[in-house]
Amino acid sequence: MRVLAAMSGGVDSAVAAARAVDAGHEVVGVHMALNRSPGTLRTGSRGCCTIEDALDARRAADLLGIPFYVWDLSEDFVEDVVADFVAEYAAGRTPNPCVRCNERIKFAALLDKGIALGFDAVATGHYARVVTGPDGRAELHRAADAAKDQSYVLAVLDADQVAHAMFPLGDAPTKAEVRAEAERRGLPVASKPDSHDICFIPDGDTRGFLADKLGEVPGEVVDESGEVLGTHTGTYGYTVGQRKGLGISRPAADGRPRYVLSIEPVRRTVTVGPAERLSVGALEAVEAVWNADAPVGPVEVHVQVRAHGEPVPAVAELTGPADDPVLRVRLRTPLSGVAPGQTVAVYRGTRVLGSATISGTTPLS
Ligand SMILES: Nc1ncnc2c1ncn2[C@@H]1O[C@H](COP(=O)(O)OP(=O)(O)OP(=O)(O)O)[C@@H](O)[C@H]1O
Repeated sequence: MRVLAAMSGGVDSAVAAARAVDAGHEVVGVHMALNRSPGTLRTGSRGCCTIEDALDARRAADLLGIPFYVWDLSEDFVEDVVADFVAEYAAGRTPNPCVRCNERIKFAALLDKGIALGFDAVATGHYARVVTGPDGRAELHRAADAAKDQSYVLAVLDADQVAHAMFPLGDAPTKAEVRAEAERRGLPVASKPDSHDICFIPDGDTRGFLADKLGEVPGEVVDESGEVLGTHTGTYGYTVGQRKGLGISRPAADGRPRYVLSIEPVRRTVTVGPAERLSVGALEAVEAVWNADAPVGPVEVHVQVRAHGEPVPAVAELTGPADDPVLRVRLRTPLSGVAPGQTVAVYRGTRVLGSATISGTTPLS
């Protein structure tokens, strides 16, 4: 197969590219410049897509003896990932930019370009597995290493995208093993630290990043009875379930901590309440994408609502018009702090069936 290896300059994608070469594929490495204004180069050692990252990726490709290119996809990234992130927060929701990036950039813009150039697959350093099912179709499964499993951020891929995806690290027993392999292979990125933050906010200050884009939009922090407990400078600084930095100027009468329960950007209101009000028994989600057959009738599944969250048993059912269905999920185990905008990934065993974007929740109490 002709494989386009997406090389971030990190250790995972370097080992993934190496394994694709070992498997006998014809591999070409590509580093995507994602996070800069076209025509400029950003330096620095943290975050993503600095000139150092591109050079690290190039050094790894050189060592593997594969051709290497840098493709500037920063316009797509800014439009499809960064602008979406800002718009979602402005609308009172909590987006996951890594999910968007996989959907729109790595397995859309990059894959499309690759297919146009005659490639068969995009290989990344994600920890997930593509398995050929009994019907011959490509199935997306969790990684062997549960601690590193990234199937959640890939649950947004459709059947065609999964069929063109390759995850050479999916069977790796642990990340430590992958690092040791990088060392053995003499890959220059073997000791590079893992990335943790949102790549386009390397200092981790999401609120500051959003304030820069959206400016001050002051409003009130209220309790469920509507009593004003404090003020804020933008609802985008809040996420359902958040406890710290609420902007409450006086403690609740019962002295217990308060959490964000809901966000209403039009009224500029953040509503807070006690922990038990965060428990969710059911949720609705829209814009469902299935790489397996879409569920017919109520089906027993497991769902996961955050990248490293626990999967919980649930009954899922698609309802409403066929061209714009709503996925209704009844949770058999309640979840806490589920925010609109988060992705709900739907699993059967280790297999990812699909995902949808949470649009509403039903509290238990
Ligand atoms: N700028 C980029 N150019 C090319 N591929 C990228 C880029 N950023 C991420 N990727 C691909 O997406 C995968 C997952 O990205 P993520 O940001 O989660 O990296 P990671 O798990 O830290 O992996 P790595 O160690 O390879 O950076 C990477 O392994 C790589 O294949």
